[in-house]
Amino acid sequence: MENIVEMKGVNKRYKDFALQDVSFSIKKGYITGFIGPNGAGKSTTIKLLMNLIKRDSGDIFVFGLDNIAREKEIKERIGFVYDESYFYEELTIREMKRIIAPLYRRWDDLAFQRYIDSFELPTRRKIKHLSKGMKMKFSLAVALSHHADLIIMDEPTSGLDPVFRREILDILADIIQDEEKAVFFSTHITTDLDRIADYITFIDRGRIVFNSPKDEILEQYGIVRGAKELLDADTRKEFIGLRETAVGFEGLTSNVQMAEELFGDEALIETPSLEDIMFYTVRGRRHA
Ligand SMILES: Nc1ncnc2c1ncn2[C@@H]1O[C@H](COP(=O)(O)OP(=O)(O)OP(=O)(O)O)[C@@H](O)[C@H]1O
Repeated sequence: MENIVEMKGVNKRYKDFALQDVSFSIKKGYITGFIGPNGAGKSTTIKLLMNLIKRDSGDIFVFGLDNIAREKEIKERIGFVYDESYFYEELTIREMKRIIAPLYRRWDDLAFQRYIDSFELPTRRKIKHLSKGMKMKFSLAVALSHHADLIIMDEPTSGLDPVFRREILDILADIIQDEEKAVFFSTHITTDLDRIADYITFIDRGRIVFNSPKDEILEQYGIVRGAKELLDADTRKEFIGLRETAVGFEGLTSNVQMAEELFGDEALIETPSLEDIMFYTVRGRRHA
């Protein structure tokens, strides 16, 4: 399977925060979701990938090319969509397009027109008068109209209503249909990833927790519920994170087979959601 992006041992230190030894890949033909709690380092990682900030050490390859030495040619092939709009607010969609189009060698005006029509965007409206969802769709239309091979998005669905969010997710799922492109996006809305992501990259406190196929993660991890009596010094060690109530407990394990052997029929073991995995992992690390 081809890696479109490879980050290897990347470090970046700020005064009160450090990305440490960050390594992960983004696979061609798949959607990779990037999750982690507030301040975990998602935006910093994306900025490093886009060479918007300087890394202290490590390597980043995009399309097999060094992301600093070959920045210009790499960026031609990336559609970058992020929260803060980089458009001129006073211009209309049509005027803005005239400025953006010449910046890309592979700009396709027909494709742009198609996306504008299918996203139902008002081309004569000023950017500042577009809703958040419309701006997001416009950014996506731009990214798709220069035939980007990699779409990178920082929280594209935050602040969007469920209808818009679904539409955006459908568009993303469409993008990877031809198996030549890849989508990488950060989000706090893990249910979006339950729905469409193939791979999950999870970061916490500047370190990658995992970068794996979603199905594999959901097979390995389990939510265990049972009576308090089942917990002792040994069984506790099996849990990444635990929540105890007056009568029982709920915990996350990354080894569901082991939990089945350990507890048998005495506990209820279920497949976790990504939110469960994130919640208990972060909680477990905070309490460690
Ligand atoms: N330029 C900077 N100088 C100093 N610290 C910074 C700078 N940029 C980010 N940070 C810090 O780095 C940490 C990670 O920030 P980052 O924006 O990457 O997190 P995030 O995972 O995207 O968070 P969120 O989900 O809240 O958007 C935070 O503690 C933030 O304050």
